[in-house]
Amino acid sequence: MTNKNKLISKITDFTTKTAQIPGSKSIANRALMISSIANGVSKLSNIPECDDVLAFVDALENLGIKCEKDGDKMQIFGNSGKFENIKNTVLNCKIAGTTSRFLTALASLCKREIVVTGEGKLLERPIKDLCNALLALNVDVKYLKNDGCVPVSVSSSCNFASEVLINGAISSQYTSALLMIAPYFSSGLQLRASSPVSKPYIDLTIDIMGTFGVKVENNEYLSYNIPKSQYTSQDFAIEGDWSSASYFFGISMLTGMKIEISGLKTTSLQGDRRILDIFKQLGAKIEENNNIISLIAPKTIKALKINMENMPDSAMTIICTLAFADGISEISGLSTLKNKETDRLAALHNELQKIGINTEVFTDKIVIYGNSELKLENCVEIETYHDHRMAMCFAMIASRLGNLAILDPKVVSKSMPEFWDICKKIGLNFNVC
Ligand SMILES: O=C(O)C1=C[C@@H](OP(=O)(O)O)[C@@H](O)[C@H](O)C1
Ligand SMILES: C=C(OP(=O)(O)O)C(=O)O
Repeated sequence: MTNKNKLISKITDFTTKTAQIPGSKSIANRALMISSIANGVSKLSNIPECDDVLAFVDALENLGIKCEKDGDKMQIFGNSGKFENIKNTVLNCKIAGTTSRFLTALASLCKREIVVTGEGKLLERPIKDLCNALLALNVDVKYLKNDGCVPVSVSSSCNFASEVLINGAISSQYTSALLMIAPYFSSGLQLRASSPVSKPYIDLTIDIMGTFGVKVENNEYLSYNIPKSQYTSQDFAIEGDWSSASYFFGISMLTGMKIEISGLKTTSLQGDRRILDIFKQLGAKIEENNNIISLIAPKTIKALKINMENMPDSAMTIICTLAFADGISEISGLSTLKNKETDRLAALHNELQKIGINTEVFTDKIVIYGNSELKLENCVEIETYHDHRMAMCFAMIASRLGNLAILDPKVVSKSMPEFWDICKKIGLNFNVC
């Protein structure tokens, strides 16, 4: 993929299009982690080829896990939790939060000093609460650069305590990481969690653990009982990514074009599946036929007040849609967005302002002054802040307004390298500039 800036003009061909959504990176990373310590060989299919998943596979190979790739399928040769063939003790997670949090936990099963590191903004994203919990579990964790961030060194003799408290307010990824390694503790784990956020991601973790044979008791996301156990290898198909799909539903919403979207599971536990309910509240109709989903846009987009704490990733898609609503909207529950690839509310505020949309940003919410009549006469450059979701959100806006030059478009490879190809297929016109 080239990284020339993309100048996007608005959609002019409104015939029905199709879009196939790639596999979920959240599900893929959980399936990879669990398969790596399962008994036997797991066969994963529909694995997305995005940077965050590639970094995970690379790290597993460094830890001596055999991962045999065949197209979008992969065989993972589980080691039953015994890391006896470690090749490289430094794991580079690039800019992937989930990958780094999960691997920091996995490193504590390795009985060798492992360094978990990364690049760019990841070196500033918080991991302290997870490390504090690991320290309380008798794992030795040291910060090698910035306090509370990767790179961290993790050493453990696997003499784990049997209970621990995790602060769940900053990220659910810490809880997911601990849940997935806990079956390998000699007494299992009683995990208590305070102020949990992004809960659907915890449901996803517990569900996939269950598929691989470990049943977790979840007491209202405030405590979990994880038995001592072993995962059993599985044949496991990764379902399509609802966060990735949100941009294509958004394009339908903003342009009126019908896109038949496939690859998604309508009963998915992914929290971002709820994006359809929100689009309905904004006035859209949803059609579902043989696992193909399409959004029929309303004439005017209704303003909305909603809490999206359970859907942090698709909150940006909704904010950018509400920029064109008839009225003032407010989205709350967004305190975690400052700890993502960039400070997302600040980034959205800056770039929406450039196109004439006003927003007010608070610590955990954003107020959006929608403008359903907005047009752009001149080209505006949009910064993407090394954030895939900024590029995808503004491509969505460009499908309606045209005249947007998206800078550093390659950022989409973090979760969906196919993004620009799919855009082209559904009729988005862009030139490199
Ligand atoms: O567990 C996961 O797969 C994820 C959890 C969420 O993070 P937080 O729990 O930090 O909100 C989400 O933003 C991220 O993209 C993926
Ligand atoms: C926040 C995200 O991912 P991560 O935390 O895994 O970097 C994301 O994909 O939007």
